[in-house]
Amino acid sequence: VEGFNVFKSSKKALVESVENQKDEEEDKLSKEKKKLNQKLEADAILRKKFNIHVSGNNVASPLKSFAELSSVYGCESYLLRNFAELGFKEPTPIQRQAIPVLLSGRECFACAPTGSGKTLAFVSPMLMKLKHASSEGVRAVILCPTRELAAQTTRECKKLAKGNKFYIKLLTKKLIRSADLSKLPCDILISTPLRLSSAIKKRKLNLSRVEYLVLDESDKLFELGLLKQIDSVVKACSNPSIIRSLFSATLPDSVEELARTIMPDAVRVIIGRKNTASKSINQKLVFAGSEEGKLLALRQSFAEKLNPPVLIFVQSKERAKELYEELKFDNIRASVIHSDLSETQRENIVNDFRAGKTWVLIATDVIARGRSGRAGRSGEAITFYTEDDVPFLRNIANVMAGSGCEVPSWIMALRKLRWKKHRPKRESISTKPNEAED
Ligand SMILES: Nc1ncnc2c1ncn2[C@@H]1O[C@H](COP(=O)(O)OP(=O)(O)OP(=O)(O)O)[C@@H](O)[C@H]1O
Repeated sequence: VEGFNVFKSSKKALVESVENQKDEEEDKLSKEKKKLNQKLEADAILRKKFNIHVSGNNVASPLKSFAELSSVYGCESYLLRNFAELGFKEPTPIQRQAIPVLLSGRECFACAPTGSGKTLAFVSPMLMKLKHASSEGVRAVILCPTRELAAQTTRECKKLAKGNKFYIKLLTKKLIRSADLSKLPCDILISTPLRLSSAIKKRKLNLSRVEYLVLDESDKLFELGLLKQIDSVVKACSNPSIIRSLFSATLPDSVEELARTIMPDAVRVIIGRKNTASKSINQKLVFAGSEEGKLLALRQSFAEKLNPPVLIFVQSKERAKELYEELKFDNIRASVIHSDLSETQRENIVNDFRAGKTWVLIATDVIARGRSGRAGRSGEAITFYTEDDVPFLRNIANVMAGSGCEVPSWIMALRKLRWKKHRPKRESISTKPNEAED
């Protein structure tokens, strides 16, 4: 009987201890669930505050401050020191979300207005993950649509990496010709797709250890018809654990669909709306009777108020040259940049514009990308249009509306056209008699 009693009491004790264990587990589970819900709620509040929209599962929490890079992610002191030296007190919205996503090892489509700090958003996690310089070959690649932007991104990268001896290289024609790239110490390589794909073709580069691939201004990259070159770079970066990301001011559906074929699980991070101009721009539409009327209206607006720096985007390099010929004697310190100029000439023109030696820079849209004075940061954007341009106004209406600009309803009612396919043939801007007619 004692045995049974003992057995019974031990059985009872066993049952009780199993029940207690179950209660404890349930208690632990509900505490964890409560903690997770609190975290999700805090994330949602922070994202709402900074107009951050994410899609994808298990998205990392947005940064509350730069200090979290150290307290949560263990970043080295040189990085926060550089932020402080550069006067960066708080992360911008895109940095708050894209940095944790990339640090968590996820691929990312990041879309934020121009001037919103995307460069720091992709360079910081790269530096944190690479940790220090190594002689193991290229471990990160940044692709930019133009040589100017590649040069500018290289400068930014070096500023952020100061204090840590990373080998950060801009791929120039000279470097491809001169160095045996396979022996060149290089942790982070910055290039245009054309340059990098030609170096790959010449078997001068081994990208099999690349851990990070960033496509900056990806909307432009895909628009420039560089798909073949981009594809060769993506294929050469064969490291299975590579983390790829797209950064740009707009994320057209066509680009996202294409990118998803190689990055199916990428997290999408959008600041504001998908294709939004920066809120800090006042946008205006001005009707001009003809191409010459545009020139008159432009001169008129300069006569009323010339507030340098001024960027003028035109459709082609021919129009850029024509407009420059018209404005160069107008005492407005005009200059022009186009792809017929050498890299040095273009760099000098940009530096003069940034230094305020020239006030008005005429550029085609492709070349102008990468100008830190780009329309995305300017105070006012004026679009001059004629009857022939009316069908295309719908394409910019969304961006204007997104930046808070009043867009007439008749424009919103227009059908959207695919700009590239229908690029309008324009009359010459020039008011000079055509040599052929002389
Ligand atoms: N956290 C920050 N706080 C303040 N300024 C910042 C911060 N991050 C970057 N900047 C500054 O903001 C400016 C724009 O940064 P950046 O060029 O990276 O913008 P972007 O979004 O890449 O623009 P774009 O689309 O034109 O390339 C730069 O002068 C940069 O130094």
